[in-house]
Amino acid sequence: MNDTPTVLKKIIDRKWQEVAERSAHTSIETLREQAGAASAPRGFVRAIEAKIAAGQSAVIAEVKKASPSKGVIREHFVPADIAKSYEQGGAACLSVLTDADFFQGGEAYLQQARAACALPVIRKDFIVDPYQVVEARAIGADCILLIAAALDDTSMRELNDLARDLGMDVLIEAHNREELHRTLPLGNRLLGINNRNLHNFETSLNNTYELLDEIGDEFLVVTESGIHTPEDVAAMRQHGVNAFLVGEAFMRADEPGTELQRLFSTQA
Ligand SMILES: O=C(O)c1ccccc1NCC(=O)[C@H](O)[C@H](O)COP(=O)(O)O
Repeated sequence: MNDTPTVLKKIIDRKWQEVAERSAHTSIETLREQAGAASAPRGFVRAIEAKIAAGQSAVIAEVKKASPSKGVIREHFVPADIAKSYEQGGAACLSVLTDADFFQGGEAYLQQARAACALPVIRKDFIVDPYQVVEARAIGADCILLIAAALDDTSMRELNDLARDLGMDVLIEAHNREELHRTLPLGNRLLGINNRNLHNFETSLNNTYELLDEIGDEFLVVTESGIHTPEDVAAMRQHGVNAFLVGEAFMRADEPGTELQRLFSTQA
């Protein structure tokens, strides 16, 4: 048996430390006050639904400097400029990595990106504790990501409920059938299918296709990771998937919003 901790396990362990360090510095009560004073949520699900209702793909465009699987992806990294470029390119929403240790992200990047445009923003991080949910709203996030692989059922429900109470939307992410069956009973509208296995980084678009027939029409499926070409987009759309979370393909381009238009200009 291989007992080497996977990257996901290392990230989660670090997140528990981060919560302890941050709450020793700033209490959750203080964060709640900041969340109460934060700019109103922008409607993440609403923005996705509006694109789809208009017959377009809904693109959640990611602001990501680096990742564990790819190392540094974008050297010249100015979140405000990237956000404006994505908005001009027709993105529905932004996804901003706030994890510092593994993705070279940060809370300030989310604030800068959100301030530079009118798009709703998801805090892309590894949320394990209510502290991080309140922190997300305090920094202005409109939505949070919850990863089934990182949470037990009780925590997933508790964190989902807290985010909704704070006015945020939630993207719940599953990678396999077991995780999917744990997320469906939450009845959350947005359901992410990650094509990347977060333990070993294997990425296959077939992952979305294979799980789709288990998901009812009441859910809005977002396919995540590994979308690189107009052909990938067309194949997803032929399977009835109209919402996409894309990072690397955009981040490697000089002008991320232009690359977004290139990938998504041909509608199936
Ligand atoms: O991307 C990684 O290396 C990674 C490792 C461990 C946990 C999460 C990881 N990535 C997060 C994501 O799922 C992607 O940032 C997102 O879906 C966009 O994927 P891509 O378009 O392939 O950059």
